[in-house]
Amino acid sequence: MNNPLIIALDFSEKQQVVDFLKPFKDEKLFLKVGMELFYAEGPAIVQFIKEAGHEIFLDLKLHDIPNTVKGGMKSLARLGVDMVNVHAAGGREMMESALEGLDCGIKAGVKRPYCIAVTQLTSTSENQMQCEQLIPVSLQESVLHYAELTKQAGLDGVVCSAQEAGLIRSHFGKGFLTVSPGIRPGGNGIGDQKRVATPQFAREQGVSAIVVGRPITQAEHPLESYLSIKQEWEGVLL
Ligand SMILES: O=C(O)c1cc(=O)[nH]c(=O)n1[C@@H]1O[C@H](COP(=O)(O)O)[C@@H](O)[C@H]1O
Repeated sequence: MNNPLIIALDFSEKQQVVDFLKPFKDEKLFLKVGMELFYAEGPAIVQFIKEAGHEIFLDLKLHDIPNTVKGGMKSLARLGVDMVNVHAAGGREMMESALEGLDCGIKAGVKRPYCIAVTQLTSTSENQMQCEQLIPVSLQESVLHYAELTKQAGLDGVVCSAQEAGLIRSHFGKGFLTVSPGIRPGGNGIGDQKRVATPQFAREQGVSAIVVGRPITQAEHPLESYLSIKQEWEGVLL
């Protein structure tokens, strides 16, 4: 994977995607379709984005019993997306079943999508994790533990904040993907995120891919915002 900047298309209908993409007509993008858009528009939205030539991270964060996740992934594999995810909290057996489902569903000759696992959501603080999930370790230890389970299950990497990415990379090497949302250029507009980082910090930590939603989709000029975040992420001198 070539260190993409993945844009989170957190929209409620296809027309918003069409309008959003208009200024990007010269860009080949990596786009994230999440539950809001997918639940509203179904597999047709994936087809539409693929036909426009973009890569797709289908972010549905599967978390259920192993048999159900296997079946879910079998169906998702047929959509031909580039990346899917699960919650590592579902456990090692569930994650192994996710991979089995993908392998069963994939069309012959097609590359299996990257399958990654969410460790601790970037909207979770250490205090929330300890008090609400009753996990009595530091947030970094919890993320590292989930990353270890994910690795053992044979998945391609994890979703974590850039704040934990360096630690994960030092344990598992750069072949194990770290995909980091919670990206806030200049640290602004944090919203519901708790563990945030700038694109530059993410790059310095060796993050494999950043996921950026509102700083681009809600910007007054989304293309300009995208290009400026991409420059910072890629380390191009501004
Ligand atoms: O799996 C994800 O993509 C994800 C995991 C996580 O821990 N935190 C997180 O924010 N995300 C997603 O990343 C995107 C971040 O969006 P913004 O906060 O608007 O940049 C959203 O679409 C979230 O669903």
